[in-house]
Amino acid sequence: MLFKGGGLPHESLALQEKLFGAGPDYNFMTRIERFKNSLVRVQHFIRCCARYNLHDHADKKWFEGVAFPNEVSVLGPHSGMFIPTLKEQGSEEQIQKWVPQAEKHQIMGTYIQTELGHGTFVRGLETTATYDPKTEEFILNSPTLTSIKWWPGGLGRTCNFGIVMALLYIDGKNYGMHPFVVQLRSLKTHEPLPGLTMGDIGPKFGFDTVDNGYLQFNHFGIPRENMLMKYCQVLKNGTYTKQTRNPKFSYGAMIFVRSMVVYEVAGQGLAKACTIAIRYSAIRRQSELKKSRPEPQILDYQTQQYKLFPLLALAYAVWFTGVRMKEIYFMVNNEIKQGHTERLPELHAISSGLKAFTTSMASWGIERCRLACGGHGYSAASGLPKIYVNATGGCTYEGENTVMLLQCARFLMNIYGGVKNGRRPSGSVNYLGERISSRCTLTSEFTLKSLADAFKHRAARMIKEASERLNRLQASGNDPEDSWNLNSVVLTKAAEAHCHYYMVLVFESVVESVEDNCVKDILRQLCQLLALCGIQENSGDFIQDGFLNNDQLELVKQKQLSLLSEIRPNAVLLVDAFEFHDVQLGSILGRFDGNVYENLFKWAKKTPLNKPEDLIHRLLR
Ligand SMILES: CCCCCCCC/C=C\CCCCCCCCCCCCCC(=O)SCCNC(=O)CCNC(=O)[C@H](O)C(C)(C)COP(=O)(O)OP(=O)(O)OC[C@H]1O[C@@H](n2cnc3c(N)ncnc32)[C@H](O)[C@@H]1OP(=O)(O)O
Ligand SMILES: Cc1cc2nc3c(=O)[nH]c(=O)nc-3n(C[C@H](O)[C@H](O)[C@H](O)COP(=O)(O)OP(=O)(O)OC[C@H]3O[C@@H](n4cnc5c(N)ncnc54)[C@H](O)[C@@H]3O)c2cc1C
Repeated sequence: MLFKGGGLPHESLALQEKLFGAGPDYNFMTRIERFKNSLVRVQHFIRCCARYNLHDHADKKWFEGVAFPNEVSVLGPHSGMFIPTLKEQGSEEQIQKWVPQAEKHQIMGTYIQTELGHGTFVRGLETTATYDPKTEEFILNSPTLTSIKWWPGGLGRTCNFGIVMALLYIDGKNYGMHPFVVQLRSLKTHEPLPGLTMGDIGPKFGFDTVDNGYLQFNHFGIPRENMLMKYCQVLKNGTYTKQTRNPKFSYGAMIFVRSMVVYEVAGQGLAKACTIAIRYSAIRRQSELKKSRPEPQILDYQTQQYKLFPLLALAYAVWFTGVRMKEIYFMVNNEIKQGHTERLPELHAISSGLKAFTTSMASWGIERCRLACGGHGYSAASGLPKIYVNATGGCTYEGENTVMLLQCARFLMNIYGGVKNGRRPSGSVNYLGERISSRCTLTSEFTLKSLADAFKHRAARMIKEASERLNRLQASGNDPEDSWNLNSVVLTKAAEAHCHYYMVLVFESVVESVEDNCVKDILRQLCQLLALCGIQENSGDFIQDGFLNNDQLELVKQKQLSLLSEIRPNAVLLVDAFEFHDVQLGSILGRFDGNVYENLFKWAKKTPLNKPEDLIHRLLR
């Protein structure tokens, strides 16, 4: 059980539910039908949670994977952001007041931060919460067009509560962004409360099952007790107090979701796409390899293996990295709760960097899987379009990827600067304190250690060069901000190199921990392929300073090609090992029983365009 842990019983339970296992085909629905269908599932899911006593987050997640395959429901923002923010930023009293209701779904909430004019630049948000000591209320207001809240999931039609991020003003003084619990809709009529203008923002690239919404405040009053007050308080008379704290604690919800996205979005999305493309490539036969012989499975073409096996290796790598990212999140978050905040900057950097690196890689990888399925990959029956639009959203939400890489780079620059001044780094950046060998130890054996060392060398060199370039830009008269901008492409590449090394290192450590020799050998091959493809695709980075030479690059290429043949016999088993049920894949091409053609034909016959009473039929007659 390399992957599942305790998940299977909950998946089986969910699959027994008729409404989840089989239902109307998502591909034949309009957007409104998709949204309504998702709401029906949400309600059924809530009933199931009560019936099966599902309280634990992890248990619910297994259930959700079946109930909402490859889509985010309105429960995503509720359980992924609303409840965690209440728990992390609320006082004990506030937690007691709202969390039980939220967990029983008596109130449904979302996280309301982004505005029409600003998403990335949180300090540029304009919504105000002005304290009035006479009424002991905060007055929420949207002073400009650009301050209208825009994008929050579930805001459009569903949620009756939200955590609104707004600038706190007391006596004309701006205290910065703070979280406020706001009731949005009547609990009786579900109508928006007076003073609020709200609705859905319209059709999107994907996310049809979520009503991302807008919200405009017109001097809307909320009780003083509704500011989340774990770290900062506003007393009745308007006195502002705060515990000694890092002001970035109010960004905690974002760190949580970024940390989860690596596994939940990038890891799952890419693993599903690989499952579909590799299973289908074992079913599909095309052309001739040898004259007068049966047409081969397309998976036997080396070029097909070259497209898919590196992605399979990447899927395993992202999956393992996602599991590690979750562990780190919970570990550091526990430390923070006990007052030890030293590792917050590292957590912010690694979660930002990995969220960006893995969602970009997964998004690119899912599209490559689609291309590898030829014509049928372009059909919605492949399931790949739905997986893609869901996963690629992860490149933008929760911090746009370039911006997240720059946050990671900022931390790397700080650490590298510290090392220059004699400080010893630790954790994910401890290698920046090591003396990095300039001699490449790669031989035709390609041990995992030597491969990881190559990535370490690349990351350390690129970070060093980015730092030196930054200093040079400043020394030649640019101010620090312009120097940063003029160096930002180099900085994002340094951050990517750091994340790439981290991912290779995680994969290596998983392989080393496996006891079964057979499994270990197969995983070692995948890890080698991941690393060798990384070297080849970024070969410039490895030869630029003479670390790798042409002969070694040739060896890399040879080994990569021989690994394709070595992995081929296990390829289908390696995707079966992810243990996705057909319901979770939502793909005719990726069906477990391989019965692709018969089901494609059945599916096409059901498409609404074939209905005889259709208007089109009348127009064409
Ligand atoms: C055991 C298993 C159990 C499993 C249980 C699992 C439960 C799982 C349940 C749910 C999981 C859900 C996951 C799946 C989700 C899928 C559904 C998703 C649905 C979609 C949701 C999308 C929601 C959103 O998008 S909400 C909006 C998000 N918005 C953003 O992300 C905005 C991005 N911008 C920013 O974050 C910031 O503005 C910024 C970082 C770009 C800049 O901020 P700033 O200007 O204030 O900072 P500076 O650049 O000036 O830096 C100053 C200083 O601060 C440091 N810093 C910045 N941010 C942070 C931070 N967050 N934390 C700590 N420190 C931070 C920065 O590094 C600087 O430090 P210096 O030391 O250099 O000064
Ligand atoms: C599907 C989806 C769901 C969402 N759900 C929610 C939600 O529930 N709640 C919520 O509050 N928000 C939500 N959002 C909003 C989301 O968090 C923001 O869209 C995201 O943070 C990006 O911000 P932006 O739109 O302002 O992008 P922009 O910042 O406008 O990005 C545009 C371009 O500008 C570049 N750029 C911007 N700043 C910099 C910089 N400093 N340096 C270099 N380049 C820069 C970016 O790299 C990008 O190429 C959601 C968005 C999506 C797509």
